Amino acid sequence: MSGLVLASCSPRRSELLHRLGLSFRTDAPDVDEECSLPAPEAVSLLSRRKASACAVRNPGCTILAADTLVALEDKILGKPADADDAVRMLHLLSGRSHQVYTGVTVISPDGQILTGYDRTDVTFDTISDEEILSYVRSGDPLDKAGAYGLQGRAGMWITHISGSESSVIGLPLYLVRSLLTRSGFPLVREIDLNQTIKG
Ligand SMILES: Cc1cn([C@H]2C[C@H](O)[C@@H](COP(=O)(O)OP(=O)(O)OP(=O)(O)O)O2)c(=O)[nH]c1=O
Repeated sequence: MSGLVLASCSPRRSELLHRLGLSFRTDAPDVDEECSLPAPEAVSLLSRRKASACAVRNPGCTILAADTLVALEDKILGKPADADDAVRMLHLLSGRSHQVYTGVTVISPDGQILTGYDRTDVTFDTISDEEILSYVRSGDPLDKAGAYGLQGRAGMWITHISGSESSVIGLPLYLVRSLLTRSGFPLVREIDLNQTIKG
């Protein structure tokens, strides 16, 4: 086997990677996402866990994995457990700034492991109870860290973002470029090749 494998079932991560013009497969192993470390260490460790589990199943491939968490002071917000939890998280985020951490790991075909993380600061306007309930009813927040998707309706609540938008959505593209390049992955050649195949 060879090529690039994205160890993720997130449609947003696939979409972001497609934007680069790369060809890849997805293979998302089930991993334990429980972790009590601070957010930067947690996203790094969890992205490494995902990548390592995927590497075992895809020898000879370059593996890419990521993990995203939201941090608000000393609280870490992953995906909400249910609708009530999503309402609780959105109330916490309303009218305040928080940090989004995304860890990325690349494993090269020879087993070299490279990990990095991005921190992006996001500020929310005050959101009304009516807006929160309507948004949660839409179902959009349930599969997203912090119970919101910047790329969807929640984008209209964001007054300020300092950092990488693609990182908030789940895959910091600048970090993907840097880690893939450092791992020896021929990024430009692969993009050119994919464009040629697509005609
Ligand atoms: C904050 C935020 C998160 N998210 C998403 C990105 C991630 O998909 C998700 C966080 O959960 P993750 O556990 O990082 O990823 P995942 O379970 O969706 O996918 P996989 O583990 O298979 O790679 O939240 C957004 O799409 N938009 C946002 O604005």
